Order: sequence, then structure tokens, then C-alpha cells
Amino acid sequence: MLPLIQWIERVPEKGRLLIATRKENLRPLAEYLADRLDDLNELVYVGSGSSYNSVMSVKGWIERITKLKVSVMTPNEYLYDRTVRNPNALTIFPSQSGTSVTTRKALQSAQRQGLPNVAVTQNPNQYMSQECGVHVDMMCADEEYKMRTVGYVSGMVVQLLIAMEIGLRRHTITAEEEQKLIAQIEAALTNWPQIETQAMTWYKRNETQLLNSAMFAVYGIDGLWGAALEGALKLIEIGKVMSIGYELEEGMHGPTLGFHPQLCVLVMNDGGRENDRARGLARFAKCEFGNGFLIGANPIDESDLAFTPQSCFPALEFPCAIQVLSWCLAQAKGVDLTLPIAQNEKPYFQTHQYTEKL
Ligand SMILES: O=P(O)(O)OC[C@H]1O[C@](O)(CO)[C@@H](O)[C@@H]1O
Repeated sequence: MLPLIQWIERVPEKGRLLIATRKENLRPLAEYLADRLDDLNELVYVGSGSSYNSVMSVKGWIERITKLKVSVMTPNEYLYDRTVRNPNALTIFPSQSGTSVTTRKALQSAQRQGLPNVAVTQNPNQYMSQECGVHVDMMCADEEYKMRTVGYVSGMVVQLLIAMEIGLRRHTITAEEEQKLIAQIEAALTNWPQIETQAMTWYKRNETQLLNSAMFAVYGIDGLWGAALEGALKLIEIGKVMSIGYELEEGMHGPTLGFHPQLCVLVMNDGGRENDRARGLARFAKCEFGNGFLIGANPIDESDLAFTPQSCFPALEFPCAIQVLSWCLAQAKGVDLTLPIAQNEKPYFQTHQYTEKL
């Protein structure tokens, strides 16, 4: 098994593979959508874990590109809590493995009701990819580690590419705009090695503080909210430290009352609209509790993890920093990451099922 850090380093390569093969990969989807494009008025996304977070990280861009309303929900929500179906919506079911039980049930339900649907998985030959209206390949291979690192980013890239294909065919973007967006994705992926180096150095400089933190709170806005949810998930799955991800504004309405010195607050700042509030929150955590860092643009002090986002997709860049942090924490704690992610869950519950029948 490759060390997990080497999977993290494969993120840009897998993203580029999706870009290079996009026309061929998305052809079945384009054919499936051909007669439906004019009536299409909504995109609904249904997934779990990193699959859910990947959509949360690019949903704003998907709306901008397609000019379609985007809804994101978990499979349980879709199946049992949200009961009004839009026959003119395209429902997209991302599941890296294609074996998430409840996502699969939700897909089967959409298919039974004759609702237009797409399964986005890494495996064209298994379960969900065979039970859907049409399948799109994530092209990220079967990651050796169940704590998805490559898959989260490939998930974002593939959803952006799907949105661009829909946008091109509905004339909400031009071929020239598509090229510009592709160049932005490439710029984001190109920034990964640099961010990795800076994150490693930052970790070493602050190792004692990071290791002694009993919990992490990760903050971000817009696409970085999705990256915050995913960052918290990676810290839990890989770094084995309880963590929570918050939308910047939402996480200032109350959660700050629970800040304490053992809680490490990580504020991701893209330097844009909410630059001042992001910096204010990081300063608050540092000055009042002695445990906070700003990640990204316009650092507060030398202890921060400073880098400049290189694209309009910060959610494609910042995850590198938190994935590297999670890996470093796991290394320092001597965590065996090769153990199955939920080795003890089987007698109690099952999130994924590798059988034909559900
Ligand atoms: O994308 P999938 O295969 O549906 O899995 C969803 C989630 O389940 C896990 O594999 C385990 O809970 C997560 O790592 C993943 O994000």
C-alpha cells in the first residue's frame, strides 16, 4: 500500500485525467440529456460523506455555470424528508464506491419513478453505475484508503465538468468561457505541491500546539464551507481527532461561545469578500484562547499557514492543507491508516454493501 501522503500527491494527476478525457467521458451523459435539456430547470445532488462535501464545495459555481437552481441533500433526506419531486430536475448521485447503501436506495427510487438521474462513481461496472439513467466515471481509481482524499477533489472536478457540459449545451457558457474555467481548475491543481510543502513546514513549526489540541473547528465561506466540512471529516478519519466544519458566519453565531484553549480554530481565508471577518475570527481565537490559525491569504502573524490561492476555485486548493495536516497528525500519533475505516461497525450498522441486492 502506498503511504496516504502519496495518494494526496496524486490529486492533481487524477484531476487532469478527468479534464483530458472529459468529452469522451461525458458523451453518454450528453446523449442521455439531449431531449431533456430544454425542460431542465434544477439540479439535485444526493450523496454522503466526501461525495456530499464535494458538491457542497462547488455548488455555487455549478449554479453560475448552468444558471440552474442547485439543491444538495443527503440520501436519507431525499428518500424520507424531502417529498416534493421536480420531474424537470436532473438528480445526480455521487458515490465514489457506488456501494453506499442509502445513496443506492435513493438512486433506485429515482429510477423507479422515472426521474432523470445520473450516477457518478469510480466504478463503471458495479451496482449504482448499472442501476441508473446514465453513468459518469470519476476516474479516480479505487483509493486504497477509505478516507477519501483523491476522490473528494475528483468529485469536485467531475461535477464542474458536468456543469460545463450542461452549460455549453444550454448556451449558458461559451466554448471560450469553458476554456477559461478549465485553465482555472488546472491552476488550482498546479498549486498543490506548493501548498503541500508550506503545510508540512507550518505543521512542523506548530506541531506541539496542533498535537495537543483536543478538537478542531474548521471555518470557510462559499465553496470553502464545503471544504471546511470535508476538512473536519479528514481530521476525524485520518488525524483521529474530533472536528467540526462551519460556514464562517454560521459558526460565529454561538459556536464561538464554546471556544477554549484545547480547541484549535482553523479559519480558511481566500482573501475575498469576507477577508476582514475571517481575519477577525482567527485573531479572536488566537488572542482570547491562544489556539487559532489562519490558513490562506492575508495571515495575521508568522504562525499562520500563508499561501495565495491561484484560481477562482479556492475549494480546489485549500483541501491540500487540511489533508496534509491530517496526515501529519496521524503520523505523529502512530495511527495505522491501513486498518479498515470502520472495522467495528459491521455488527451494528452498515454504510456500504457489496452485494447485488440491497
Ligand atoms: O462516496 P461513497 O462511496 O458513497 O462513500 C461515502 C462516504 O463513505 C465513506 O467511505 C465511509 O463512511 C467515506 O469516506 C465516504 O466519504
